[in-house]
Amino acid sequence: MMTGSKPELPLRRYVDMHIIKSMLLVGIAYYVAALIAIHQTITPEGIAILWPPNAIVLAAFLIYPFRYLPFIAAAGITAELVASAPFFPLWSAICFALINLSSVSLAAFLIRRKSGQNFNFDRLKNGAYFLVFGPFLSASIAGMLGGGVYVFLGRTDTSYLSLWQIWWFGDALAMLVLTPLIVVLARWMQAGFPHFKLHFLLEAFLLWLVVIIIGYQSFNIESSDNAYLFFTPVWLVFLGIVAAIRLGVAGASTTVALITAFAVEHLLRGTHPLIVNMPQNALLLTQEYLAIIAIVSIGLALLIQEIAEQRDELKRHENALKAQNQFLEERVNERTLALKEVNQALQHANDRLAKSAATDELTGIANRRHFLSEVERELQRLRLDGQTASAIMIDIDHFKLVNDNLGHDAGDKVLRDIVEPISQAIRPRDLFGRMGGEEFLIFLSGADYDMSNAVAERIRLAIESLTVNYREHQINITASLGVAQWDGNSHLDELFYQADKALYQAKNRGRNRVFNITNIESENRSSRGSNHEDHFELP
Ligand SMILES: Nc1nc2c(ncn2[C@@H]2O[C@H](COP(=O)(O)OP(=O)(O)OP(=O)(O)O)[C@@H](O)[C@H]2O)c(=O)[nH]1
Repeated sequence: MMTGSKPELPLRRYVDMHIIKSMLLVGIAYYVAALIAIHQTITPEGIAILWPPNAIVLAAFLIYPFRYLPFIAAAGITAELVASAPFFPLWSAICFALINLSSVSLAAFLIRRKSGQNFNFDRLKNGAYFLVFGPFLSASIAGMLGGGVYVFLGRTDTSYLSLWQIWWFGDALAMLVLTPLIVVLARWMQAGFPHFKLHFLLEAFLLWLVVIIIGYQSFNIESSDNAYLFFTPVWLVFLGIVAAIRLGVAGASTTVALITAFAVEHLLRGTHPLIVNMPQNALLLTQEYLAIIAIVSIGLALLIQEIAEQRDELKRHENALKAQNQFLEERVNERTLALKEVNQALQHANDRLAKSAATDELTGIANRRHFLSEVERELQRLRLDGQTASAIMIDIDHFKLVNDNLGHDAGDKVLRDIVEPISQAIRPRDLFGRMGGEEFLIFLSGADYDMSNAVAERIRLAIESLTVNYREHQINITASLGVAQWDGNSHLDELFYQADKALYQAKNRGRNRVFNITNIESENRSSRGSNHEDHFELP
């Protein structure tokens, strides 16, 4: 396919440069480590006290993706051959290379299978798998086979078992010291060095300075025999623990590596306390001593890291829970507020409903039911107080004519407009309601005969002088009013019956007049309007 980009080199299509880089890195590291081990850690029998190349390959096997591994193995084998060839016959060099690489491959396979593909020393479980499959299983198998090759080489009088053990411990020790260090640093680098703090480095340097001072004193028995009584290698165990607590897995591994370097160096120089006190077992005891420091320090660092991570996770959960609680609380508050608003709306609706249940829809004054219940309540109060009261029944005269001539809407307008002058003619505390049709009732508390007649007359006049404007029409109306005086005891039905009777009289006697049932004579006084013609004017 033609593209505008640079043509791809044919080699690149088949070779991944990252893999080449990893091969070079591992190959060179393996070779250098093998040379250092051969030159610096070989016992008089020719066996390395510490064999770091396997630790390096194991770290690479744990860090790199799966498809890199065969290439890294090839690089390791090549480096091993190049490093061993000058010292061993070719067949044995090949054997050593195959033993080392196959044992490390086995360890890497098992560790990755158990711990997942992105292995790191970040879980105690991962550390345990590493310890079992690496230093214990893979290194012991390598030692078993390697010891055999040594026996075949015939260069030493050391027993097969001792050879096996020395090889095993040398491999295992290097794995314990170097593999965690490389893996942790590589993963840290891959993540872009998060959580780096300068004081961490200062603390590390300070600790390592102490390790160097104590290491020099405790492994160098010639330097001061008296000092040995105080400076023993046991102190370094304590420093390994301090490194684990303060510096984590990487710091603990580095500290252990430093202690190991001192121990091996002084062992080979012959100044190590164990060489002086127990020469026949010095090598194995030193390896065991170092292995214990490594396992304790790195294991403790892992444990602390795991606890810290679990604490962080707990904190994260706690925060998430808090956030969720807050969210829930807010939701509850929102809901409560909404509920409050709904309740208020409901209350308003109820109020409106109660008001509309008590109100006459057309005129807006009290309807029959509400009016009667109010009067009932008022009568009870008046009975107790021994006060007087009266009722006025109002009926519009010839109202039917308005409806018939101008329509029902005109009648409604009259009914609405009549309310205002009537309300003006009474006191605010007087009860005023529409009984239905064109009939209204008024209840006057505390009103005696004269007063109720006066009010009724005031109402009659107000209605008489009212002009209702309806479209282009001006409507004038009159009303007849029946007044009844409450006897201080009777039921309201009786009172209104009397008022109705009086109204009937008012109608009968010519309309547009007030008639008081209690005194038939009052008719003469209150019928000033009786001269008026009953009239209905249409413009
Ligand atoms: N527009 C309107 N008319 C109503 C309403 N309620 C009752 N009416 C009418 O009021 C009229 C009452 O007529 P009538 O009982 O004969 O009384 P009237 O014509 O006023 O005659 P008198 O009372 O004898 O003077 C009827 O035509 C009813 O239809 C209402 O709410 N609106």
